[in-house]
Amino acid sequence: MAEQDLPGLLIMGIGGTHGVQESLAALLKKHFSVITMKELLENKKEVGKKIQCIFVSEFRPTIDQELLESLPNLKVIGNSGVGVDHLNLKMISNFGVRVTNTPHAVADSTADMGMALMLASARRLVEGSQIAVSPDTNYFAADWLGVEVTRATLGIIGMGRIGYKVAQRARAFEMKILYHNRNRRSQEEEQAVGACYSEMEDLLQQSDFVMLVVNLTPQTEKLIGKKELGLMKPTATLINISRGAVIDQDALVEALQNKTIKAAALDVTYPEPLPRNHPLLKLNNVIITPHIGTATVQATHMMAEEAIANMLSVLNCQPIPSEVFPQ
Ligand SMILES: O=CC(=O)O
Repeated sequence: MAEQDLPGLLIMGIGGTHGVQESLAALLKKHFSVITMKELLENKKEVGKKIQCIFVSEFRPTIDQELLESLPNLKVIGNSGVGVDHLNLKMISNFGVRVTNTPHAVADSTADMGMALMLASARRLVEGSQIAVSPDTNYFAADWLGVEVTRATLGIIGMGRIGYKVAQRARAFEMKILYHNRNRRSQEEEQAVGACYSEMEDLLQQSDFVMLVVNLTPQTEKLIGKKELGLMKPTATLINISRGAVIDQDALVEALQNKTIKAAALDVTYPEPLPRNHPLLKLNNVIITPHIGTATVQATHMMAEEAIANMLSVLNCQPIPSEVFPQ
């Protein structure tokens, strides 16, 4: 099909940080006539009419009423990534526009990130790295011993696709795995990774590492607050690879300052990035990474491929592999 006959697709958020933009754009151009935000803004009336899809390539572009009103033929927003808490699903659906996400593409890279944070915190990797490059060469590892992940207890909160992948990895570390989820997994699935279903309270009390892998919804906002942190062991570490707002951050700062828990390792915060004077940035028992759970070459490509398949299904009136709905 000639380029001008392909369905118009607006890219939002590209030009970011992953270093694969060119190849990503090339992938999209095989199926769509790709339109940038700049091109839309230059000629809203004409260009707006051509756009049938929006591809969201990074986390937080603004898709508001005004933008939707300027795109009369928009049919689908293909979100790259699983979390859609940055999109107003109800408002979008009122325009008759579908929203899709990419739960398959993100699972491995995000689970890897959870393991990386757990290991980094347990073995004090960031501190170790800072010591290794500091001018002071007179250091003793015995002064900053880590703990072993092997055979420790891991509590996974949220046992969807990513949580399950974390469990698969943790099994290789001979960890005792507890999990809490809205829906209990089947016996076969539990046995395959050696995971035991647990009530939240028991999980928090027993785990050496608590990993958050839930979607952010009104039900999970501030799921971990003062009370939950108070149930955790003083030797436990909290790891968050979901969304920052799942934790009451003020309560977390207090728990870390008072050593109610030992440490935290966070790929996500609220807001992102944190203001530079935020107390979390001043604590040495915290590791923070800049929301890079899916920032791999492989995941970025797979997300684009999954989003393309989703968007084409909508345009071709076929069953949509991964659609998300307003609650
Ligand atoms: O944060 C990453 C995602 O939502 O996939």
